[in-house]
Amino acid sequence: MTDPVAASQPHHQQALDALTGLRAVKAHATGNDFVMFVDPDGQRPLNPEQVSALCDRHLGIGGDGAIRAVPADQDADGRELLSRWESEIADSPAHEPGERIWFMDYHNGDGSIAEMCGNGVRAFAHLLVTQGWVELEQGEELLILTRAGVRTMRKVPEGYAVGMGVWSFIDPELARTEASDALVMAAGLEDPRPGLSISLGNPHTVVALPDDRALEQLDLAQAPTVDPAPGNGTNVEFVVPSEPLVDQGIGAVRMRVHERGVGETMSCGSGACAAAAAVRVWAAGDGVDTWDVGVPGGVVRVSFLARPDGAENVELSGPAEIVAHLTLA
Ligand SMILES: N[C@@H](CCC[C@H](N)C(=O)O)C(=O)O
Repeated sequence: MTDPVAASQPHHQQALDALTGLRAVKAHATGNDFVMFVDPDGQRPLNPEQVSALCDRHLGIGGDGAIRAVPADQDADGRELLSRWESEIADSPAHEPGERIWFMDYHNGDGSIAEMCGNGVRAFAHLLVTQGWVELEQGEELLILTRAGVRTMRKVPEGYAVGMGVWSFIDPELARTEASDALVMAAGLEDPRPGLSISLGNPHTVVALPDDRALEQLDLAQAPTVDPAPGNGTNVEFVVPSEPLVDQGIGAVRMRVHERGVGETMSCGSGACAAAAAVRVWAAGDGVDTWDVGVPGGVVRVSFLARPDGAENVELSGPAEIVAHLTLA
């Protein structure tokens, strides 16, 4: 029988050889880590083998995902997204006519593509700002194109705040008051628990646990099972209540996450937004609009803003750091 590890090594090396000379950074946002690079002329599209080789923690650089920053008009997917979101871009106060729009070409560590990454998009903005590709003063907004649509970014004291758009139930038939639409089982749970499936452009299923002990007992080395599973798979967030900042009206939860296409990660920004949205549904509109979500890699803040049509915009804020500049050998 073929040894899968031995068999994968030449394959990984071949994939990395094709990237020789690539200048990249290793970045993280609350411990959700990425291999990132700027591709100003759209000459370095990534294939799934290259992504999984780059993200391999032993044979590559290591990361939960890989992110390529490319001007949208220099990339086939970027051009398709530019035309799909044309009117939203034109109407955005964050965009000047003729200004370059950057596309976040996000890949999960296993080589699959995801629509959105809330931590990644903060790291993405930080890369563009620190390398001088964009200027972003406090108070200004930067428009970024993602596979989930147009997102706006601001610099804030704790790092960056990104407008994540509107959250929605994955099942459009689900009423605002319904507590669950799936059963979730994971190692460390005694019985399957109800989960609520929420979209932030990418899919999430959020599960409430009774206490910290239950959260700590989970073994997320294996993917949880979700029944019924959303068609394209799902990220699964487990949440428990945490100490709120009562005087400031800020709610708090702790969360662990198993990410689609990655495994357990130290943080998931879109997952934190989904977790806070689910908790608000379960709390039946108790009026708390801002939530601190504690993850193994730190804390991110999630805020909800009601829109005239009854939907809610979500903003995610938190830090982003670049830890190394490197050139692929
Ligand atoms: N870590 C991300 C989410 C990345 C994508 C996810 N694994 C998916 O497949 O949807 C975040 O911070 O949002």
